[in-house]
Amino acid sequence: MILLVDIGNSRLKWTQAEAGVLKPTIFMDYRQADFPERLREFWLSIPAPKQVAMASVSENALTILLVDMARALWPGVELIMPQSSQTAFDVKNAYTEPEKLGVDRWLALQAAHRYYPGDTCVVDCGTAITIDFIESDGRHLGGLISPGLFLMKKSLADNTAALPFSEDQADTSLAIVTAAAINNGTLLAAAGLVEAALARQPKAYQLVLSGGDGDMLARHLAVPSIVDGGLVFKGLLNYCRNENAS
Ligand SMILES: Nc1ncnc2c1ncn2[C@@H]1O[C@H](COP(=O)(O)OP(=O)(O)O)[C@@H](O)[C@H]1O
Ligand SMILES: CC(C)(COP(=O)(O)O)[C@@H](O)C(=O)NCCC(=O)O
Ligand SMILES: [K+]
Repeated sequence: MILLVDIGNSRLKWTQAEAGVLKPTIFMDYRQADFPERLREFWLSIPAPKQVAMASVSENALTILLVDMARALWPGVELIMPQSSQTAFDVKNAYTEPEKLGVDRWLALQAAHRYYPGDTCVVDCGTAITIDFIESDGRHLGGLISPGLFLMKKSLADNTAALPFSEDQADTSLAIVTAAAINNGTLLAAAGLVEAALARQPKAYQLVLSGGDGDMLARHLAVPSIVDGGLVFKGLLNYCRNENAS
């Protein structure tokens, strides 16, 4: 078994890979006081992994906590922590400083190139919305970063006197009450961003969505998309030896 860990700016996601097949993802809020305790209990209940592969765009302290926990639970376990680089698995990073591209974006691009071959636009709708374009030959063209839906709504609530934070259902219609106006406006901002990014390219790209708001965004886009919440995990698996071994 290989333990795969994706540490975003909002949540920790982890899963187990057996013979290359991913189990359901466990999502955890790492800001909860009892998070280390709960994670340790979870990890005590699973078979000892041969390898632990981690991707983190969050604080170092959290990564260190997880590395220490894995080492304490499974002494001698092999830890794999990929970093963004110029090229990997036939994907060429477009960034002028390749190591500065978020490793979650880098791994998602590698997974997209492998599992969704062709000209592809990869959108991760998490804390931030990231949009990356990759050509069928593995050439990354670059990307875009915007606040995610939660951050858009939070910044309105935090910086205005009259606007509340609301988590009601959103759609892209015109609203007649404040909460819906915020929910729908921010959802349309995200949908419009993705649609505009695609429309401004000189040719068509297939769209692959991931992240906590990926499903919701997919339902409100005017263009077809594939939702795959496991892109970072699939990218991590590339870096693991004996990917197919149990
Ligand atoms: N149960 C949930 N808990 C937290 N965020 C959620 C949940 N369901 C949907 N979301 C949305 O998903 C976003 C986080 O997505 P995620 O992919 O986990 O982010 P990150 O990779 O940045 O940690 C939040 O900003 C929020 O809008
Ligand atoms: C853009 C991000 C904050 C997205 O993180 P996430 O929303 O997945 O938590 C992360 O990929 C990151 O820190 N990137 C480094 C800067 C860059 O990619 O240009
Ligand atoms: K993201």
